[in-house]
Amino acid sequence: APGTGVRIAAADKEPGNWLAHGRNYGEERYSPLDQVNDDNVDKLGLAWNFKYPLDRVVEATPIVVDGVLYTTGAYSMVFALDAKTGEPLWEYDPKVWRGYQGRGCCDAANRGVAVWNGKVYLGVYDGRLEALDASTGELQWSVNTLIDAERNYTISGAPRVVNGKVIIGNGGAEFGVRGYITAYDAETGKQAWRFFTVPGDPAKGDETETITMIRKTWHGDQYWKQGGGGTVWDHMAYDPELNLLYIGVGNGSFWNYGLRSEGKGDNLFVSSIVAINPDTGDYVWHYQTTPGDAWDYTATQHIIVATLPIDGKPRRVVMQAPKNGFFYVLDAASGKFISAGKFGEVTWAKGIDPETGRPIVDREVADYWTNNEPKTVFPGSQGAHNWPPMSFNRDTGLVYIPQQVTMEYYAPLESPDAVQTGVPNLGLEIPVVPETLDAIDELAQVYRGNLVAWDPVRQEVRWKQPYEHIHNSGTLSTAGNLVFQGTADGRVMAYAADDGERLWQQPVSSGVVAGPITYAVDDEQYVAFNVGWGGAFPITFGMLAYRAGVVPDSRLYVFKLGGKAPLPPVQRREIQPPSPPPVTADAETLAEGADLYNRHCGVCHGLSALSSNIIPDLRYLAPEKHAEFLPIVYGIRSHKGMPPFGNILEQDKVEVIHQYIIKRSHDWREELQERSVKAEGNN
Ligand SMILES: O=C(O)c1cc(C(=O)O)c2c(n1)C(=O)C(=O)c1cc(C(=O)O)[nH]c1-2
Ligand SMILES: [Ca+2]
Repeated sequence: APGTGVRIAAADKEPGNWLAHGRNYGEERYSPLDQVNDDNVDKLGLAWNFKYPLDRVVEATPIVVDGVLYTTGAYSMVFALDAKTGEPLWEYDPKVWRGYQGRGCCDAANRGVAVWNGKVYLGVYDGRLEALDASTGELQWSVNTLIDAERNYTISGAPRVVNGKVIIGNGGAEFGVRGYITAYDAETGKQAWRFFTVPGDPAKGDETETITMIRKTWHGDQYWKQGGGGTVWDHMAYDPELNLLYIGVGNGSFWNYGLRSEGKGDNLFVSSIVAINPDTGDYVWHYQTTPGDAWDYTATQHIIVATLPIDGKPRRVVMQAPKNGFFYVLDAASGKFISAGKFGEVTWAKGIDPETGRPIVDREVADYWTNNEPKTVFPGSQGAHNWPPMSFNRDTGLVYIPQQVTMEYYAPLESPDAVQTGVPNLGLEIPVVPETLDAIDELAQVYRGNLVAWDPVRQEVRWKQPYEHIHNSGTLSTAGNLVFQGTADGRVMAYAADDGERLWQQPVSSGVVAGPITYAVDDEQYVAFNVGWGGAFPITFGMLAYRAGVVPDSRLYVFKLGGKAPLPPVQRREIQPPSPPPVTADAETLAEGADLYNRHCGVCHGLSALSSNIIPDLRYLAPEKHAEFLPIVYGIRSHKGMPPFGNILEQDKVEVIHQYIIKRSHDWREELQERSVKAEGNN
């Protein structure tokens, strides 16, 4: 039987399947199916839904092979379902220790599996790569992909399988790690090659000539002590004709370029697209979107390899809309810069020099390291586009980008902190977020999302649809002249691909972030949305994310024309004033509590104790949880995901944090009550 790889390379011959992460190797996320189209999409009804065992983050793009759908939920759990009926066939839980979440930047997310030749491949949150039997879910092999157990590595990305090798990267650059990807033999799990994206400890020698080449772009000794970053935590794509694997490389460790590399050098391959020979792991070319990145402007975002008419001739290109706000078109064979255009709000650079392909950085606006002065920059670390995948429609020639407006206040530390288990280490102050409802309302005017239909040839917007919130889902485009997208505020939608008219909308209870897919079984077309609010923005930036009003309710919704299955009831979060115990600490202690809280708790429970309640909103702790606060912080609920902080926080510090949370609960209660009094006064 032919390997699925042969089938992926010819994906258009079987439009009913969704064989690979981005449907084909070029990751276009375009489906030739057109049974559902701009004439009838309003007849979509629910075919079935699958409820995940945990109401937590769902970022997976499902894979569909011959009537079986494979998807993942939080903590890398895998589910095989009958694609026609939703009937569960098997499930696999890699039993990630839930407390490992404390070592990740961005929730216990997983973006899906790869399927190849009868096996399902899974990147596990704690660093394992596993192969399962596709028909039973039984474990075939498991390898530990991590080079250093002391460092905070996690895996959120989907593996890719190319020429019989499974390829996986990892995350952790917010903590201080060295980025790399590894290829393993798909049958046996034996390691084939490893590609490091940044140089390591010079005393240990350079692994390859490529490392010697890139080391010249780094300065001082902090970078390798920190790890340098450059994690490949999300997208990869492949071109079978050119036999090139394209990987998206992330930000540096530290973010602070002054501390990381003395403010000098490009710091290759940070924030770059790198083309690699997938058989050998050898470097072929690179293009760096943000040289010397200082703002977490990762180039890990979706990479599409497709053919575009450039100067009237078809040309194989690589497209990316990384966090930094510019849309890039590069030559797929050589990496040569073709063009770029601003698809979002950008202040860090004035443009891209068309000769060199390098950004013209606005130092006045964006350089915070040279004089150690804080700067507010657009976009912020959430990016003008984050990991939710875009899609390329071959008929309209447009790319549909889940775009967003974000900004950040980058306040440098003058000297570096040491690497510590479970503590982010950016070389920056913890971000200051607005604490009052009025200030949050004001900030929310800035943080807006858009579905942008982008013309990649002319590098301009063709149409856009605005959203009130950011962190909306990936997109899918089809030959039925449709674009599908879900939203942060709990809707799944369809638009006309050519002019952006909204054609269909269905509310759901939770926020939607994953990329939707479409497939067919027995000549009937299905459209599937993975729904489950979570990821970096919803948990860390709870002060904005709570406004989306959604609740934790993780499900896979599958629609078809005339589907009659009952829709799960749609719920929304109702904000009630909490009833906290009294504050006993003085103002100075509370200020210390704010700092400790933001450093150790804010990443998951929300900065400044403002939470969207995906991970418990601590302002609403029940009396029995207040009574057990210390044991909880020390690990009695680590099986539920609350990491143990016994080695990190002394008892008196825990009490200081507890007091701060109680104080924030009172603040919130008072503000909500003031607002409701005002609202009544207006009636
Ligand atoms: O630098 C890294 O290693 C790394 C890893 C991850 C991740 O693994 O999910 C994210 C990020 N960075 C990141 O910067 C980011 O904005 C982000 C958002 C998300 C998410 O799942 O919502 N993950 C990540
Ligand atoms: Ca990052």
